[in-house]
Amino acid sequence: MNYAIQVKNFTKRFNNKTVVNNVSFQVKKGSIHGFIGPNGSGKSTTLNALLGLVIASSGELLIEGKKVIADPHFSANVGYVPAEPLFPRNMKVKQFVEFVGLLRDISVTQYRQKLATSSLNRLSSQKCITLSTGQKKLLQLFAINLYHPEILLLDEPFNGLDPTKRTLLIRKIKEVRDQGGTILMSTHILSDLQELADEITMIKPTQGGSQIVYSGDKTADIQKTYEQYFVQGKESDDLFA
Ligand SMILES: Nc1ncnc2c1ncn2[C@@H]1O[C@H](COP(=O)(O)OP(=O)(O)OP(=O)(O)O)[C@@H](O)[C@H]1O
Repeated sequence: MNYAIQVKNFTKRFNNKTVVNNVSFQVKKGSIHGFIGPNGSGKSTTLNALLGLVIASSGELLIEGKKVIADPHFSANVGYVPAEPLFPRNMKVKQFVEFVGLLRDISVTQYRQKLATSSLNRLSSQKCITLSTGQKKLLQLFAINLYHPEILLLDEPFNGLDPTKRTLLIRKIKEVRDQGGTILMSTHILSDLQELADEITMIKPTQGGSQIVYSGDKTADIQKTYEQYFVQGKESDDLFA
């Protein structure tokens, strides 16, 4: 089997507290894979480990067969949109695009032309930190679209997007997959995954750190599967009771 992403026995401890415990799953090349779990279950931690931003306490993470830490080229083909994009305090939209262009070897003419025809162009002199949540997401997505990576790690990609942009992003994600790309995305919006995903992985917090409870083909009713694992069990709490 040709896997774009492999997570093998990944464990992460922060300050001696095990957050993710011995987690393993794979993402097939050319698929859309949904990563699902309650708040605080370790989805972002796992995505960050796949980017080398979080160092595994034990286990291995591989992108296209390369260990993410050992091989510095592992991220050349990876695009990432964080759940909450952060930017340097004074960086303007235009400068962010230039920065990505520089990092990814994109010609100045090419990214300037793309920015000029993008809806972000009117914001090009604005500081990134002053953008709305949705605009920050769009800027990150725009940057990815500049270099067309074959693997996308998307953390809550639809957060903050208006309905039109959301539809466009859904179309884009399908297009990337249909061209052979691979998408691993975390989301709490299960209806999106029902429409988009080929496979899903569900991660569940337990006392000794989160563990995978399901990984495989998308089920016929993801919402129902989720409820079986998380709502009817002890996961439901009285937060809003
Ligand atoms: N740098 C850190 N130091 C200490 N604890 C951390 C750190 N990063 C994450 N955690 C803890 O790890 C756990 C998992 O967090 P993570 O953000 O990965 O969850 P998540 O599944 O992405 O949650 P959500 O759906 O709410 O975004 C949380 O309990 C969080 O407090």
